Amino acid sequence: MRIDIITIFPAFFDALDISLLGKARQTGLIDLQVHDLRDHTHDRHRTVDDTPYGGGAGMVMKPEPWGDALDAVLPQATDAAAGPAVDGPLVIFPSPAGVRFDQAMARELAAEEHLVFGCGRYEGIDQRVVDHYAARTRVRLVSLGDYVLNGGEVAVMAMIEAVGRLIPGVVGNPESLVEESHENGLLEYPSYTKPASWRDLEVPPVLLSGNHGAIAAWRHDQQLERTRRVRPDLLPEANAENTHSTRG
Ligand SMILES: CN1CCCC[C@@H]1Cn1ccc2ccc(-c3n[nH]c(N)c3C#N)cc21
Repeated sequence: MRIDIITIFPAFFDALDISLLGKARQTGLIDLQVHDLRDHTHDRHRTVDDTPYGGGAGMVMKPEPWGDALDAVLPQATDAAAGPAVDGPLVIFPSPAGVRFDQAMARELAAEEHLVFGCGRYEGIDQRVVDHYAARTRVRLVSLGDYVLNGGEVAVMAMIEAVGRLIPGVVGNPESLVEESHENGLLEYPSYTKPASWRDLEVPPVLLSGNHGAIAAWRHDQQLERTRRVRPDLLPEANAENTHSTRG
């Protein structure tokens, strides 16, 4: 998978040089490039923002640097008359106005060949940038959650981690991806390791029994109990009436 990130804070993504994603980059599983939006400005001050039309507080990101930066990472821009290219890169702009990111979306994105992330800052990116590229390629506004961040970088970091770990070969033991929170729609079961007794707290005896059927049943019961207690909205019966798609 190829991933391009456009941001005014490229150093934010230095953390992608370490751990599993860093190894995936070194081995070529993921070709990830971080681009400084300011490299696509042409004034002495490398200006990326300006005051909003219509007034209001804050600044808006100028369209010209974004156009130059996105043109540099996207294949030759197709003619808008031809309509959005269905087989090209997927461009994702993190936004509080976006479709909520979740594990299902992470799985969808992990199947893409080329993702381009545009990290906004200030009050956001001039809307014409989104409109221009949405007429030429696939564009998604995606929200990390219902709270306000100062920009898109934290969201992109989270999305890249959630997507990257689903790419075959990135996580050593693919089995570990199966019984995770949200992977089967439920929260994950509690985990224990040695010692069997710690500060008078014991490991549940079933986990020491060697009875794999009983262990599997206990773990599934734990998933159901946790989900009922913490996230009842995830239970199948909670979504029975919600049969329509919520994807934007
Ligand atoms: C605060 N400031 C004025 C109000 C509008 C947002 C703006 C800041 N800001 C600029 C670009 C940008 C991109 C994503 C997000 C974001 N916030 N919450 C999420 N779940 C996000 C995602 N994903 C925030 C951003």
